[in-house]
Formats: sequence, C-alpha cells, structure tokens
Amino acid sequence: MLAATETIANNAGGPPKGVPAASLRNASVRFGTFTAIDRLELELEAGSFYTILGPSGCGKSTLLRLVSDLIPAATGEVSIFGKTTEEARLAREFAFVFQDATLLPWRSALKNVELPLEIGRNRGSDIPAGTRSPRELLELVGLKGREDALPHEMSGGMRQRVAIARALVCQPKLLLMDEPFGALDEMTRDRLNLQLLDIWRETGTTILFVTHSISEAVFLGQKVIMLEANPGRLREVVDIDLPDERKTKLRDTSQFTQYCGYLRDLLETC
Ligand SMILES: Nc1ncnc2c1ncn2[C@@H]1O[C@H](COP(=O)(O)OP(=O)(O)OP(=O)(O)O)[C@@H](O)[C@H]1O
Repeated sequence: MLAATETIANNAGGPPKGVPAASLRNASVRFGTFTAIDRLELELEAGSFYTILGPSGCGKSTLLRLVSDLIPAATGEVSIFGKTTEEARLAREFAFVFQDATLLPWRSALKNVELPLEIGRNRGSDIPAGTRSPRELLELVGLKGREDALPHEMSGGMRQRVAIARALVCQPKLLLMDEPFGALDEMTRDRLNLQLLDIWRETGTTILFVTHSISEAVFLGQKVIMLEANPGRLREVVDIDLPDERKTKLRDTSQFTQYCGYLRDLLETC
C-alpha cells in the first residue's frame, strides 16, 4: 500500500474548518430485522471530496439516504454541520444527485435548474438564492448556450450536468451523489469527472460520491470510504495522496494504478 499520508489541503473559500460536514456516531440502519448499516463511525471534513466503494448491497445508497434524512438511524447519531439531519434538510445544507437525472421533461434546462428556487418560493420558505444564478450554474457545468434545450434534446451527460447545476442552485454545503455517472460511457464519465473536480474546487462544497468504479473513486476522492457487506460496516478510509490538480494523464501513473490495486484487493475481502 502506498503511504497513506496527509490529506490534501482543503479549498480556500470553502466552508469553515472545524465543524465536520457530517458526523456519524454508532449509526445503524435497520429494515425490519435486517441490519443494513451497523454501528458506523465516520466524520467527514468540510470541503473535502469523499468517494464510497463497497460490494453490492453493503449499504452505500443507504448511507446517503441516512445522511440526507430520508431514513432514520436505528441507533446512534448523525449530524450535518452540527445540525440534526432534519434541521440540515430544512436549511438546505445538502443536495442529492442520483444516477438518473430526473429532470422534468417539459421544462428547459434553465427551467429545471430554477425549479428548487420556485418550489421554495411557493412554499414560502426563505431560500437564499445562491451567489450564482441558474444561468451561471449552467455555464459552470459547461452548458452555456443550451439554456432552452429540453431534456429529450440533450445527451445523458448533458442531462446529468443539468441535474448537478440544479443541485447547486441552493448553495448546498454538502453534495450527495449516488452513482451520478454510472449510466454514462467511459469517455463522457471521464470528462464529467474533470468537470466535477473543477466545480468542487470553485464551490468549496463537501462531496460524498458513491461509485462502483475503483478508478473513478481514486481519481475523484481525497479519501475513499470502503464499506464491507453483511452487515454494512466501515472497513477502511483510504487517503488518496495524489496531486490536488488531477488531470487525465494521472490515470496512467504508477501511483494511481497502485491505489487502484490496493482498493481492488481490499474490495475482494469485503
Ligand atoms: N427499503 C428497504 N427495505 C428493505 N431492505 C432494504 C431497503 N433498502 C435497502 N435495503 C437493503 O439494504 C442493503 C443495502 O442496500 P443499498 O442499496 O444501500 O446497497 P448498495 O451498497 O448501495 O448496493 P448497490 O451497490 O448494489 O447499489 C441491501 O441488502 C438492500 O437489499
């Protein structure tokens, strides 16, 4: 294993250091008598990029659902920036991006990105508009000039970029991503990986990203969270000590391949 050394420095301008983005203490999730997640201890540093790997059914999606207040903890505590998951949800501290972009088919790219703001206004909740407008967010994800395109006029990768822009519109401090590029071809996925890293650096948001791809986990993550199955438990958090500025060529380096090899071996024992 490569020396797991210091964590790569956090972004300047990101959320304040000190308060963890997410803290799970002895957190378990049960579905009836089945334990999906067992006594998880995890602390996510604000501003960092975490990827999650683990065998099918080990609880990766369940972990995101737990953090995002979609399911309750059976034991223990979960806090997001010092708040309960419910408080954090109401304060829009986090946003979710799924494998399927789930855009409204009759609304343009811009109108889809504007949707969370509209819903907030209709409910009378006081959502601070982000420092970036929906138009600027579409530019950030590389879709300037495609504001009026309808979902069926866009490629899968473009639709997923709209979904990311929509997730960023309320300025979440934590972005939860459940295999967002899993359905895309390899070249598109690699390109979106680079774009996502740019977005992460620019926004300073904390990212928790589920993937089945070892190389994607290494390319994106400052730390890889490895879960094991039956029951879902934390196996290891692996520091990825690679240059902060990640370029496509990084995938060809021996350091990158060694991390992939280490994680592949670890995964086989999970
Ligand atoms: N609503 C539910 N009711 C009962 N069991 C559930 C429910 N949701 C998830 N599970 C179970 O919890 C376990 C973890 O599921 P989860 O979807 O989190 O795994 P995962 O690691 O994301 O899987 P994959 O990699 O295949 O997407 C699985 O055994 C699954 O069958």
